[in-house]
Amino acid sequence: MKQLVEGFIQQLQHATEIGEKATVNFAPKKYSNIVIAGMGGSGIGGNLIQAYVSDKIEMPLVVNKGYDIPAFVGPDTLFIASSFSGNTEETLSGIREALAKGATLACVTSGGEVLRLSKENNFPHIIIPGDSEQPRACLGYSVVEMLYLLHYAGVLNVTFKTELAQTIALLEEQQSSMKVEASALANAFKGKLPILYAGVQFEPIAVRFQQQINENSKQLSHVNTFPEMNHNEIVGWLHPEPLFEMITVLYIRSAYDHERIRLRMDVSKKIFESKAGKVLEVQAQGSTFLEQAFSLIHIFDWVTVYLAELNNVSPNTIENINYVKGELAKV
Ligand SMILES: O=P(O)(O)OC[C@H]1O[C@H](O)[C@H](O)[C@@H](O)[C@@H]1O
Repeated sequence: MKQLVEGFIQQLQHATEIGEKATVNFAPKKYSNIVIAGMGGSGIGGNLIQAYVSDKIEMPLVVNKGYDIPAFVGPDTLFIASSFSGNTEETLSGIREALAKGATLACVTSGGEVLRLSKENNFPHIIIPGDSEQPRACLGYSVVEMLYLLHYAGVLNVTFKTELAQTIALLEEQQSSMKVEASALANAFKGKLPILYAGVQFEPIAVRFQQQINENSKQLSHVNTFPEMNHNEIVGWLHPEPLFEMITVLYIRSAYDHERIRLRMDVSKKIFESKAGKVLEVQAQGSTFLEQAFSLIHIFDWVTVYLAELNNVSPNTIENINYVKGELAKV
């Protein structure tokens, strides 16, 4: 996993090359809505795309993380499936339902049943390398190829390409400072319950961090967003008292946060400081959304690899997921 995190910049470069070279042909069409289907490390890519395009495209985009797809899916839907392995049962179920409803499909995958269905039903695919066997370490591939698919489908303009190039340059610049910051955060999370708070637009980045803490570091973590948490969770900061000392709160801040969100975060911080063991902050670097998102994702990936070392666990294994999949396969 460490090598895969180390290779993240190369992954973004390679993903861009794959996207540029892909031969993807969509029949010209005006879509009414977009659905992205995917689970886990692939599904979170859908949430990132959703946050990224929210001020860029005018139709609704929904991320589907289950077996059934929304009733609105039909011939005017662009349905993008993202599955690293191509064999995730929820994503496959969504593809079959979308095919039955006459949607326009496309997919990002390294192979498996998703690729087979794409060939059989003649819908576009972009193939990503499957040799790492670690879906969550391939987020760069899935996000970049989905951006290209949206572009080839005529719903996203080319500015994402400039932003990707800027992102790669920023990550190169930050390579060593990032590891120092990540190591300090890992130490602050060791033996603690990390509670991650972000502005709503950066929810996917906070959730991705939580998922990586879970899968790589084998540790629990919790996420919430501003302003929503100001309307419920903040009241819960009274019990259970013995837990508070074990909590490290991390504020994930971005220049994209609405000014009222910034104010809410400042005001609320006093409450957490009076209760939690520690309250820390990270500030997203870079000017564009993709720069900010990917530089945070990259530093957080490093945190989870370092935290795995501190927890004395392998970041590669996912025993509990394999157990559940094994039991499901018997039925
Ligand atoms: O990208 P996929 O192959 O569809 O996998 C989606 C998810 O499936 C499994 O649960 C894996 O263990 C996760 O790490 C992965 O993110």
